[in-house]
Amino acid sequence: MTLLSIENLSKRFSSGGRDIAALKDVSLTIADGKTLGLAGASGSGKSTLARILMRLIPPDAGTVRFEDEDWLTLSGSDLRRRRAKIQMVFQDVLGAFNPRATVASVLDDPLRIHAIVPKAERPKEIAALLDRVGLPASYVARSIREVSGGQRQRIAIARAIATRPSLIVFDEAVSALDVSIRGKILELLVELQEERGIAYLFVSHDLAVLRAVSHRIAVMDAGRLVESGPAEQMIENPQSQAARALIAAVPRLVIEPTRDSAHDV
Ligand SMILES: Nc1ncnc2c1ncn2[C@@H]1O[C@H](COP(=O)(O)OP(=O)(O)OP(=O)(O)O)[C@@H](O)[C@H]1O
Repeated sequence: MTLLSIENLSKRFSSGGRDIAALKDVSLTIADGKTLGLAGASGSGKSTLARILMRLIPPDAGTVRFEDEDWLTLSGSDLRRRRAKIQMVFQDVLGAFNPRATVASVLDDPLRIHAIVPKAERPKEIAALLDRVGLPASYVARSIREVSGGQRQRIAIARAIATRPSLIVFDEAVSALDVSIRGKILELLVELQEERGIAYLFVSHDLAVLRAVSHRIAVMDAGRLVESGPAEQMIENPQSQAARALIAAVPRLVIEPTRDSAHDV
């Protein structure tokens, strides 16, 4: 079943007297419980697409259907009610959260705002969320700046799953992490998806990362979607120059196992 369907999305920016077409007529779909990897060089329009989906900026043209609703025209209480269903994890978690906030308050906010569980049950829910992302319950008292980059990313994941979303958008969410920590976080994300049926839009310039998590991969180049298909097929038989350039940037890509072969999905 299609969870999200983007049609003919376009967005221009003007900056310093220049007119930039950040997105040109982009269409794509994401299936329930599956991962679409969105690849592309810096400036190709990936973050613009993610920001439009999160309703942070409006597009100039195009439509987004999410869970059979016209997502971009939802407003007021309808939008507030539905917002919980799409969550986002950024690269820069420290920038996204107040660094002095405690882990408890970072996780309590979404539970309270979206009334996920009754107030009396929130501490138990927070402990369960921390446990699910591999952190001890004692972390509730720490501030965001006191925890390591990998732990912070686990907290961001706990916060994202707190509202029981059907889609999580990851924007370069593991790019800043060391390779070994990155691998563990990607494993956690694959597990969470299989357990909870959450769909992912995984934005990255790194095809090795996308290969580990994606069922399908779409490639952007200068605002256009130039290629999309099953992850394995895209990597073994790229059709576009943009895809070939991304593959050439990851020398070990062709011999590493894919999600499809490793998890049989
Ligand atoms: N607020 C803005 N004002 C002006 N130009 C912008 C703005 N946001 C994005 N752009 C431009 O739009 C184009 C697409 O940017 P976008 O950030 O979507 O690309 P990206 O693929 O996510 O790149 P990166 O991987 O570097 O984040 C770029 O040329 C960028 O400079």
